[in-house]
Amino acid sequence: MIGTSVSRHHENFVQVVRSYYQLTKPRIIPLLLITTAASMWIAGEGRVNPLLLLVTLAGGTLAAAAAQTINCIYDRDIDYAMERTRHRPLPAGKVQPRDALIFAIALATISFTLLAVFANLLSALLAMSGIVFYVAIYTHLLKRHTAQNIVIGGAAGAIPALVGWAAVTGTVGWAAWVIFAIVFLWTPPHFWALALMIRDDYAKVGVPMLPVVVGNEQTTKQIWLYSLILIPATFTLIYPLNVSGLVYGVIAASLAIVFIKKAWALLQNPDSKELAKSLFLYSIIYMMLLCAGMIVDSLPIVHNLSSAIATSIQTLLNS
Ligand code: HEM
Ligand SMILES: CC(C)=CCC/C(C)=C/CC/C(C)=C/COP(=O)(O)OP(=O)(O)O
Repeated sequence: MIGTSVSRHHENFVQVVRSYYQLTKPRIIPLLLITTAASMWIAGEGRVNPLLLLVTLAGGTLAAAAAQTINCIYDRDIDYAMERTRHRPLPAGKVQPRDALIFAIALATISFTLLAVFANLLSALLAMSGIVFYVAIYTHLLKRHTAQNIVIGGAAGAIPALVGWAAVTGTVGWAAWVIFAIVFLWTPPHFWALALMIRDDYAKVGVPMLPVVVGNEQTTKQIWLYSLILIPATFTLIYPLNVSGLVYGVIAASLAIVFIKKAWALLQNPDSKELAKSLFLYSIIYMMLLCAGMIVDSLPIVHNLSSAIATSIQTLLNS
């Protein structure tokens, strides 16, 4: 009897923990952290204090988790109506909105304290501004009201790059704004590719995502346009900023070719859900590897080696 009741308690506990974990939309967070880490490595010129890295990534995780939890509370009505989101903890009735709000406030408070005490105030304030921007500007003001929702709202997802830079330097440098711009310009192709796949779901709940409002053809044109601006933006870290070198350049160029190919294929065939899915999945790999490229390139040994190679090539060309 007692054994059964203990194991039932244990099962309930595991389910509650799982529900709160799901509220934070955990699968998106690692990519946000990779952009933060890339920014930290470039800011630290290849050397980052491991403890500061840990604290900043933990603070970033908690802030993003708080933001997503509040988004889940706000959007629980449309989440209930959409196939993809119906099983989230709030629409499924597994967590009460009031408890979710307390959870989000706790996450945000710990995040702010962690960053303010162990990194600095600017990084803590930037993380909090990420939550406010995502909740107030994207979720409340834009998501249900304009087809440009994710263009402007996408700035929230770019803020972790600023948090990382601020944690290392106490300021926000030019390169941080470039990484911000890269994530900002990447977001429309990333999200609209997905929106092309699940357009009907958004239409059903009246969320004016671009494909719902202007159709597939116009959306793929916009994806193409943002892709064309994104690629040159990734190279500004090399010129004029000169914070990344040859290794990053080769990685960024290789990744760009595939991105452009996939965006072009979709432009030629706007109704293909398969091509849209392919671009969506690739957009995630693209951002992951691009940031990994920034990190590897910044490491002193790689940076010095690639500078030496670049100088030799230049000498060879001049002779
Ligand atoms: C306004 C901006 C954005 C919107 C509206 C958006 C929307 C979405 C949606 C709806 C999904 C599908 C998730 C699901 O099936 O539950 C998704 C997946 C994903 N997003 Fe975004 N996203 C945005 C920006 C970002 C940013 C800035 C990042 C990170 C840098 C990111 C990383 C990811 C990742 C890693 C996935 C795949 C998650 C999985 O494995 O299911 N997204 N996004
Ligand atoms: C520094 C800091 C805390 C920044 C916060 C950044 C953040 C949480 C970005 C998330 C972007 C994102 C995945 C939006 C999905 O929105 P959606 O509500 O349209 O997705 P859904 O349709 O799956 O609910």
